Amino acid sequence: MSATPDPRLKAESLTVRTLAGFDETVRVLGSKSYTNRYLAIASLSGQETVIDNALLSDDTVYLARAIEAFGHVTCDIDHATARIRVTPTGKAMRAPSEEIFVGGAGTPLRFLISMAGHAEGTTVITGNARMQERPMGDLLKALPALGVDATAVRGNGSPPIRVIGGSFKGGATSISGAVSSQFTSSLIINALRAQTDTEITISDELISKPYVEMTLAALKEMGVSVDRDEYRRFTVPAGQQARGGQVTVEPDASGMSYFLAAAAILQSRVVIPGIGAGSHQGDVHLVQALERMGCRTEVTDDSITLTGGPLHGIDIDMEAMPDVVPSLAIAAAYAEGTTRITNIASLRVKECDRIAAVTTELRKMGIDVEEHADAMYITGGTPHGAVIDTYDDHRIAMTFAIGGLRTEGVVIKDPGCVAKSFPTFWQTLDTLHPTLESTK
Ligand SMILES: O=C(O)C1=C[C@@H](OP(=O)(O)O)[C@@H](O)[C@H](O)C1
Ligand SMILES: C=C(OP(=O)(O)O)C(=O)O
Repeated sequence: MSATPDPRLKAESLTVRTLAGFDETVRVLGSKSYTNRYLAIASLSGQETVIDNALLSDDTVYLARAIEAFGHVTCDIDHATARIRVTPTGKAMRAPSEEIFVGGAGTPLRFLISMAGHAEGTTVITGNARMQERPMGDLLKALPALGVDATAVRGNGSPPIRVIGGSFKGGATSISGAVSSQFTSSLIINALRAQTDTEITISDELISKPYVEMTLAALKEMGVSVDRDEYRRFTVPAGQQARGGQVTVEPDASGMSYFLAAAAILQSRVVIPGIGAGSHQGDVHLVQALERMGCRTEVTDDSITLTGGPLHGIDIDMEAMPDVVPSLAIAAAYAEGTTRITNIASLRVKECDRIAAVTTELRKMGIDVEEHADAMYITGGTPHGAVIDTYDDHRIAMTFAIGGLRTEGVVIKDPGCVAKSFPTFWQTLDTLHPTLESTK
């Protein structure tokens, strides 16, 4: 994949060309979630670490630069090989004098709040306008018991967040898992450098559980073990050191979802290499959801193949795979009958309110959507073209681009927002050469 930025990322809007069908192998970039985790763990390990097939996107580059600001490591990014080398400088972690800014990168910001607990001095971390609305309160409440004073500068539970650090000693804390799993992952990862054992009790129900599995898997791969009582309690024994060396990031399951949805609605075939049955990424399970809707799938140890068929609506609880809800929603728009997607309240506090955004934009295309506080009921039909607002949300842009492969006249505004997680998305979309005659 080219390391040259796609000029379309600067366009005001893009009109998507329709395709009659395709039969392609599509390579997607490395996982955003694993790249964030390896970066954070490597930086706390004190060992040189090489991260191969790293995702190099807005979010992960923000995290790498923010980590460097603490002075204890450098993160050298090689765009040509998709490699990040994290090298200790031998200096202690210190709060940077400048505010840390991470744009719209939610996971990085949440990881950095706990990380700043290790850095002597006062760190202020913030992001873009939407980031300044996203919830951090549960994490702020959990950190004092571990020795870290973290507060919202404006007292509203959202960034900017001020952390008085150098004091992450460990101990026992409890945290709500109801709003985001990223808080729990942040505590588990950063407990790696605590002076004593760290015991994290989930005070209610943890959402987005596969992401915590990914946290544990990344730590395990780097030689760190975490004791657990299912999803109720996680204990990170003190005195462990993550090994450095080399790790390879698997392809991003959320990024893959757009190409699965494309094959589903175009009754086409797609093969995604490099990811398969053993993946801890919860978004891989979109495959089974699309199978239930009428697709044929084959999942091996290291590839996923999906062949689209006539689609029909299903009822599905998507609490464990929030990021691929828009991808399923676009498939639902072309399915016969109603798809009821439930248990997705967390979508309201992502890069935008994704329940509202998907509802509004599907309705613009003539699709009937019933919007609920934590659910969407989508009745499939014959969508028509529309100018799609993307709300500075990569997943809204990529989702509706897929609709544009099947429906004439879909225009995606602000196509550059895909750079948050998939800067080569438009180039990857170009690789779906029509095997039949293009309709345009
Ligand atoms: O830990 C992670 O890497 C992520 C966790 C999820 O967030 P929530 O736990 O807030 O649902 C997901 O939406 C996000 O894109 C990435
Ligand atoms: C919700 C997302 O990311 P984050 O929370 O890391 O901003 C996402 O990538 O869909």
